[in-house]
Amino acid sequence: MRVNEIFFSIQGESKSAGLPTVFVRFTGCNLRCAYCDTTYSYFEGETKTPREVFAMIQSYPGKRVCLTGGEPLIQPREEMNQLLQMLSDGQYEVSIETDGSIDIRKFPLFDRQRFVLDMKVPSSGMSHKMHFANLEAIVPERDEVKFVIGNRDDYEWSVSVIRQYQIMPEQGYQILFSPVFGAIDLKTLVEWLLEDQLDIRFQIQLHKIVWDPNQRGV
Ligand SMILES: C[S@@+](CC[C@H](N)C(=O)[O-])C[C@H]1O[C@@H](n2cnc3c(N)ncnc32)[C@H](O)[C@@H]1O
Ligand SMILES: Nc1nc2[nH]cc(C(=O)O)c2c(=O)[nH]1
Ligand code: SF4
Ligand SMILES: [Mg+2]
Repeated sequence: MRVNEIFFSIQGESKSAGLPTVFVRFTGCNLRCAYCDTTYSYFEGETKTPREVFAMIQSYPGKRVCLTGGEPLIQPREEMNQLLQMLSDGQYEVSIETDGSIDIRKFPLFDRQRFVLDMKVPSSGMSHKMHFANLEAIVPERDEVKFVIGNRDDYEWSVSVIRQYQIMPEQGYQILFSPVFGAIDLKTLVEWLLEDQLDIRFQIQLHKIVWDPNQRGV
């Protein structure tokens, strides 16, 4: 597997936001979102075995891990599944940030493991790459579906995807709407959600408020 960075921080996104977490950022991505804040992970990194990655995770405090990138699910599948097995054996709680283009059914999860599935909206330029069948594979209560929104068009696209695939919060699906950092007035996005009476979690990237938004490793 190729690893760009491993660090200990607070989870800045998702429903675990605010909790201490070890991050493993894998190298390489199959998409090129217009707004991507992690372009440095596309090529830079070192090759490591799943056991080496696991040992590094163990050297940090806590039992919470976020696998991200780049795109974590383009790492060799066998190795990723080995790492997930080791994390499960070690009683870690794991979230996997994935970009919506990879078939998540190829990665059977263990207990305490979940996907945060980012469905790429039109302004990312990557909507056409989405594997919509993932929306039938996600497990309500366990997984989260995230839409990172830059404008009204993105918002309407996201709401229509939720309705079309029946992943309504009322059915136990956990939906997150987050702003593209700096691209949209936060109040505007919140007001759209309230006007439409959607039971969706509004979420901002906490680490970009705590630290310099361009700082790596936080
Ligand atoms: C860097 S990506 C890595 C994982 C995976 N490739 C993905 O896109 O989900 C992690 C998360 O950061 C979000 N992200 C990247 N750039 C962002 C930005 N400028 N503003 C808000 N969120 C951003 C992505 O949408 C994604 O949900
Ligand atoms: N603190 C912090 N929380 C995060 N949650 C998801 C991240 C990511 O880049 O995937 C991230 C990140 O880069 N930093
Ligand atoms: S999929 Fe994730 S890592 Fe890849 S370009 Fe998009 S935001 Fe960046
Ligand atoms: Mg990030």
